[in-house]
Amino acid sequence: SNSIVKRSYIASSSNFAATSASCNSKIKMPEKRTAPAISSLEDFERKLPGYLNENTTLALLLDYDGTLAAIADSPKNTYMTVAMEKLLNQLAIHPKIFLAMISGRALNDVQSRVGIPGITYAGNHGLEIESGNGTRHDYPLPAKLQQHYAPMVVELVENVQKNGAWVEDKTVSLTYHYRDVPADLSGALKQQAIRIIESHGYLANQAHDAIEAKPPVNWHKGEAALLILKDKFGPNWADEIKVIFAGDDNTDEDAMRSLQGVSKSFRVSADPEIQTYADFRLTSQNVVEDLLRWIRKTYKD
Ligand SMILES: O=P(O)(O)OC[C@H]1O[C@H](O[C@H]2O[C@H](CO)[C@@H](O)[C@H](O)[C@H]2O)[C@H](O)[C@@H](O)[C@@H]1O
Repeated sequence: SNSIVKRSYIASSSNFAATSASCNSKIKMPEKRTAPAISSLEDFERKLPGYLNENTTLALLLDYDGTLAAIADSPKNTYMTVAMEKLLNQLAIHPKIFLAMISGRALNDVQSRVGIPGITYAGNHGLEIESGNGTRHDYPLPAKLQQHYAPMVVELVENVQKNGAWVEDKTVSLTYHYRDVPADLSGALKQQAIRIIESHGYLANQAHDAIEAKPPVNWHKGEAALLILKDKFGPNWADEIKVIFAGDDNTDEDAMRSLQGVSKSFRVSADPEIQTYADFRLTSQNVVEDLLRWIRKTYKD
């Protein structure tokens, strides 16, 4: 629908939740904790009996790096396994399944890597969204913040793009990659990058061997997920559909938090102690294939 394009950001449901909670101390805000582990296809069937039903529409929202594609030495070297690609393509065309990718990559980057036409993609942690019919939503960033973006890139490139570290410029947010920096240099470079990012008013968040520089606005993967669901299914989506979200990184926790209670969410992590808003932990990235197989078993052709 065109509403995704026309809508200006007014108040999000999580804003509303925060306001309500501050008025009523009895309402509990979600907290991170360790989550029960799932490590096989049988585990999904055992731990989530009856969650999926072929007569109920499923919205499947997925992160890309570390979830669909294993973490690689460079963002250019990632790929999905043949099995993952096949499963995704099968699920994408099922009439009862709505598929969306929500990634930290630039929108055109994640679109070309996943390569499935007609599905919804969100890039830059949800700052840019394109639905299956081509309508676009770009989060309106404050002008002052936008003015700081290009100088921030220049300053990072001039000062800390060295010793193997590099800046991935995604036009509205960036990633500072330091995976290839020798161990004795990486700590200082990383701290210098964080200082530069923060001096331009951006947030510096830890990612896999990288720092994500994100604008300090109340818009993230969680808000993007809520907007996508509302736009596709209307305001009562939570009563009408099932939702699954899977992701592996800190930025995915925003979606897990926003979707708590109205979805089943999965954090990909080998760490049994990891603190998460997700309902379950997937013990390795391979288990994401089992998640798709479990869905495929219910939603056959
Ligand atoms: O939200 P995602 O789809 O998970 O994207 C998050 C970031 O992923 C990419 O960086 C990460 O993956 C690379 C490839 O495996 C890896 O080399 C890097 O160390 C990771 O940080 C991507 O480059 C970023 O733009 C995304 O924000």
